Amino acid sequence: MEEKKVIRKKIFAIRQDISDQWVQDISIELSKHLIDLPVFQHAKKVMIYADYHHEVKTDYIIRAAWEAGKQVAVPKVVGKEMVFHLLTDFKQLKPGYFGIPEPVSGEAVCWDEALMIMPGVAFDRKNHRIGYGGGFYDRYLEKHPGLDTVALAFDFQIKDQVPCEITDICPQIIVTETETLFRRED
Ligand SMILES: Nc1nc2c(c(=O)[nH]1)N(C=O)[C@@H](CNc1ccc(C(=O)N[C@@H](CCC(=O)O)C(=O)O)cc1)CN2
Ligand SMILES: Nc1ncnc2c1ncn2[C@@H]1O[C@H](COP(=O)(O)OP(=O)(O)OP(=O)(O)O)[C@@H](O)[C@H]1O
Repeated sequence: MEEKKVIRKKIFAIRQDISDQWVQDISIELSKHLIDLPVFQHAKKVMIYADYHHEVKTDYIIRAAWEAGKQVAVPKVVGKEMVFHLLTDFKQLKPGYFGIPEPVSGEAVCWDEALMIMPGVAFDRKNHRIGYGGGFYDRYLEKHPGLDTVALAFDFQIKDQVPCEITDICPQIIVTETETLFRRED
């Protein structure tokens, strides 16, 4: 199996090559699949990342959540942890940790029941996930085990197998532009 850092390098190379237009179009297609899921429809609170560097874009989902009357919160890195802040306007986001858009205002929230929409670098069909390597989501989800978890990925981010460590937390669902992968309990 390829090592995490090799996989990250390959995915970053692809992410650099794709056009802004492609990312925009495919992100909207994929967002519509997410919005149709019962777990999104039923959620009253949505925790979601603010995308950067050709991750799946999340603005369409955030707008859909606001329009449906849901509360939305986005993460800010503080030391080794993420703190989620209520987002009511995109103007609250400014480049922060590694240039990632982060909230500069908005009440900090700590929700135990909500839908967590996660980013990731690569996944496999057992819903194993690798991110940038900070362990931020693994640590957060360990402390908030009641959250529903959905990850967003383009098809090119789904590999045959990605390495998995004991502390890695696998999203319950992964949504791509062509498939929705449900984690099997085993
Ligand atoms: N949009 C978004 N926000 C997010 C995350 C994410 O994956 N995506 N995170 C998920 O954890 C957290 C931030 N985690 C991060 C962890 C490490 C690096 C980092 O080391 N970046 C370097 C090197 C990347 C590399 O090439 O390995 C960089 O961007 O230059 C960035 C973010 C919280 N917010
Ligand atoms: N629950 C945890 N408690 C303490 N340390 C953890 C926990 N989960 C992960 N870590 C540590 O965080 C570091 C990075 O983990 P990993 O490579 O899995 O990050 P990642 O999932 O790719 O990143 P991210 O979640 O930020 O997108 C590892 O050294 C790992 O041991």
